[in-house]
Amino acid sequence: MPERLGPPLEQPLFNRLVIVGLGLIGSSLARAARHLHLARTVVAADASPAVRARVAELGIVDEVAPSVAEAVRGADYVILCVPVGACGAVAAEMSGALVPGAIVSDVGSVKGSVVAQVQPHLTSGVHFVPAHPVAGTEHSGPDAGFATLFHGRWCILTPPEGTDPDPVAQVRAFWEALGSNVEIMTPQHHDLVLAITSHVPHLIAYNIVGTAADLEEVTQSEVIKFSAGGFRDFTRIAASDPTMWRDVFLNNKDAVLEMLGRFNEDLSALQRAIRWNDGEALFNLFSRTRTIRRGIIDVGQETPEPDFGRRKAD
Ligand SMILES: NC(=O)c1ccc[n+]([C@@H]2O[C@H](COP(=O)([O-])OP(=O)(O)OC[C@H]3O[C@@H](n4cnc5c(N)ncnc54)[C@H](O)[C@@H]3O)[C@@H](O)[C@H]2O)c1
Ligand SMILES: O=C(O)C(=O)C[C@]1(C(=O)O)C=C[C@@H](O)C=C1
Repeated sequence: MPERLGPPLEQPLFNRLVIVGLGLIGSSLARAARHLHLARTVVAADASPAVRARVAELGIVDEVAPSVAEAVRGADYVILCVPVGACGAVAAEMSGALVPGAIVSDVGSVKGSVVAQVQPHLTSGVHFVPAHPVAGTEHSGPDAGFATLFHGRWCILTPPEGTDPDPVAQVRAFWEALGSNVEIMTPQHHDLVLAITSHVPHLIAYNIVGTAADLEEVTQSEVIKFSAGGFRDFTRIAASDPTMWRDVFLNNKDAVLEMLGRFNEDLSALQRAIRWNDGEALFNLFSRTRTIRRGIIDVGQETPEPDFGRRKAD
């Protein structure tokens, strides 16, 4: 059992929780929800027959439904855990089967585009409370999930203007039960902040690993040979799921391009400092960033390494 999760709730928060997409995030939610008894029944839906079969084999949900529409029938809480580009299609599939009072949420890394894709499909009386757990790994699929993934991490809720406060409070209670710290902001603000703290860093990692691989011939394979240090950290991030990240960049285009513009300006300033031997500029920046890193560790926000050994026992 995951040692950092609390005891199961005596009274579950939901009756029928449906998780659509049982990859890293969806399967982690299923494991944690089952362990903590956050819902009476946990139901899985996934477009991939191989994933559905594997989820049944792992025994991490109560039911594996044959389709999204069948899964959400009678559900009081549905969480979309699919790539952000697929959220509109899933919302269309389930819209006719949702009952008034049901809460729909998601875990997408982009919020503005998900709200725009999902909201038009929701019938009256169905509440939409978008969410983004700022927790993950470079792995994907149902075997990669683990119940403690969200413990001690942020979960950002971005309810559209006019959302009923009760469903927002219920979604907050769900994430708090998983051990997350919940913060509320607008979808637009979320997308700007995450562009610089998550999306651009992934783009930089994809780019540097790609460039190094292209240079491999010139450096005679030294890229691989000497990749034990900083470069190795980039390769971890650059191993992240291609579908997920393609969708992130295509769905948060404006914010990413704006942050990239700023990033390029600052990179040019560093380039100039190196060219003109401006050691003071380099030293000042490196000192500032070292302080920032130490501050992050002090407040306990450093990414914990997932314990894949323990995961199998969840
Ligand atoms: N991986 C991370 O670090 C991380 C962190 C936070 C949030 N997120 C967000 O969580 C979501 C899921 O990411 P993941 O890492 O769990 O991905 P994943 O690739 O591990 O899993 C996605 C699952 O969705 C299923 N799927 C895809 N299209 C579908 C459709 N139309 N209908 C039903 N099922 C469908 C796939 O078969 C797969 O099982 C994404 O929106 C991502 O932005 C990811
Ligand atoms: O630790 C990692 O592997 C991650 O990339 C996790 C990370 C992040 O950028 O922090 C990636 C995307 C998500 O939307 C949230 C979390």
